[in-house]
Amino acid sequence: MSDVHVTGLADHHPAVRAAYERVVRRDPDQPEFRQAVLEVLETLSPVLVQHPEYVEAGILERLCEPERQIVFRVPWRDDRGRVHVNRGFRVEFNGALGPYKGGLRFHPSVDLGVVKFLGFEQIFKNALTGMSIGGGKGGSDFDPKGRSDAEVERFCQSFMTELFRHLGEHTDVPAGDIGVGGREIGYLFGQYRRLANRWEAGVLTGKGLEWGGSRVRTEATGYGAVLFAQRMLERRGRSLEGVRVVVSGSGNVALYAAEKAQQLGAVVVACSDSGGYVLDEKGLDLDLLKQIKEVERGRVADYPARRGGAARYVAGGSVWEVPCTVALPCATQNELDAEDARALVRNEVAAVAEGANMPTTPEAVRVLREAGVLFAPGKAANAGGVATSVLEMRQNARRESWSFEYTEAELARIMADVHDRCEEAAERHGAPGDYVLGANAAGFERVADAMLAQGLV
Ligand SMILES: NC(=O)c1ccc[n+]([C@@H]2O[C@H](COP(=O)([O-])OP(=O)(O)OC[C@H]3O[C@@H](n4cnc5c(N)ncnc54)[C@H](O)[C@@H]3O)[C@@H](O)[C@H]2O)c1
Repeated sequence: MSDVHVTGLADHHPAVRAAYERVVRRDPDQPEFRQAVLEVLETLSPVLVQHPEYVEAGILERLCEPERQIVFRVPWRDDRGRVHVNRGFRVEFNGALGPYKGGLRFHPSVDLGVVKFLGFEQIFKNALTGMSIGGGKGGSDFDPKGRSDAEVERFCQSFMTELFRHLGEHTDVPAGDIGVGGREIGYLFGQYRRLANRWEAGVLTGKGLEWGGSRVRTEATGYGAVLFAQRMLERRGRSLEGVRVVVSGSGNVALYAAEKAQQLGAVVVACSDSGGYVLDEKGLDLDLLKQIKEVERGRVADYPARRGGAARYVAGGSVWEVPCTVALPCATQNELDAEDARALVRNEVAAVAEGANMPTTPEAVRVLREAGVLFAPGKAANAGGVATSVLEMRQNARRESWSFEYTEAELARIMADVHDRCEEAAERHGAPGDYVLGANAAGFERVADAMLAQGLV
C-alpha cells in the first residue's frame, strides 16, 4: 500500500511528501497509523500553499509525532488463579487545544500502531468540535469477550494502577471505545479514585448517571453520526424519511445510530457483528437487539429466532451486500473495502457516514467518491461522542446534571457546527462537497494555529 501512496504523493506539497516519508521510515510496522496519516496529509497541500508559516514551523513533522507514548505491563489473575500479562497503551498525541481526550479500546488487535492511528484521528476530530480538547487514545490487547465480571474488574484495576499517574482532569481524560463501556469505566473510575484519593469526576467520561455521567453520552456517537448524515442530505433537498439504512456492528455506536435513524423515519434493515449480519426487512427491533447485546452480551445470530417473522442471519456475509440508501459503518477500521463499496454503488447508495473510526478503506473511499456518493469521514461524523464527553466534563466542573432534552439539543447544535465547518473549509479550498478535505483542513488549521501561537514545544 505505502509504495502506491508515496508515488501518488508526487504532485503534492514537498512538506507533505517529506512528512509522510518520515512516518513510513520511522514506523514501518504501523500500517493503520500510516494509513490515517496519509489520508490527512494528501488533502493538506492547498492549506500549506496558503500558509507557508506552517511549513516553516515544522507543524506537519510535529503533528505526526506524539507528545508522549506510554506502554506498560498489565498483570492480572483469571478466575482459576492463572496469571495473564497484557500490554497497556496511552498515546498523548497533541495537547495544543486542551487536555488529551480520547477513548480506551480493549481488543486483541490493539497495538501501538492502532492506538497511534486512533490518537492521530482524534486530534482533528476534537479540533472540529470547536471545544478545548487535545487528542489522545489508549487501550490494551486484553480481550473482554468471554471474561467474567470479576476478571474484567481485576483487569481494569491493574490497568488503572499504572495509568492513573498520567491522568487528570486538566491533563488527560480517557473515555470508552471498543470493549470499554459503562461497566469498564466504572471499574476504572473506582480504582482511580482510590489511588488518587480524590473525587475528580472530570478525569474519565462515560460515567454512570448517578456518579457524574451525562445523559446522552451513551447515545451520542451514533446519534451524532445520523444527525451529520441528515444534514448532508438536507443540504441537497433530501431527508431520512422512509429511507433504507444499513448499519454495521451492533455495539454502542451502531445501536444508537440505528435508534436515531429510526426516530427520523428511516427503516434500518440490517446490522452485524464479527460473525455475520442480520437482515430484517420490517426494520430492526431495537429493544430486542439491545436486550441481546447490552444486557446479555450475546451475538446478533440470536436475533432471528427471538424476533420471528422473516428476519434472518447470514453467517460470514458482508452486511454491505444489503441494498440501502444510507450506509453507516459503525464497527471497526477497514471493515468496508472496495468490493463492498462497489456493491453499495450498484445498489444506488446515496450517502455513507462513518460512525466508526476509519472503517472505509482508501480504495473504497475512492470508489464511493468517483460514483458521486456523499461521504462523511469518521473524524467529522462520529465527533458527537467526544463532544458529549466535554458536555459531561462541563457538568462535572459546575456540579450540574442536565436533562436529556437539553443535552441532546446541545449535541444537535454541535453536529450542525461540525458539518458546517467541514462544508465551509471544503469550499474555501476549492473543493465544495468534499467532506474529507473539509474535515482535515478545518481540524488541521485550528490545531496548527494553536501550535504556532504556543511556540516550539
Ligand atoms: N464509543 C464511542 O463513543 C465512539 C466514539 C467515536 C468513535 N467510535 C468508534 O466506533 C467504532 C465502534 O465502537 P463502539 O464503542 O461501538 O464499540 P463496541 O465494542 O460497543 O462495538 C463494536 C462492535 O463492532 C463489532 N465488530 C467488531 N469487528 C467487526 C467486524 N470485523 N465486522 C463487523 N462487526 C464487527 C462488534 O461485534 C461490536 O458489535 C470504533 O471504530 C470506535 O473507535 C466510538
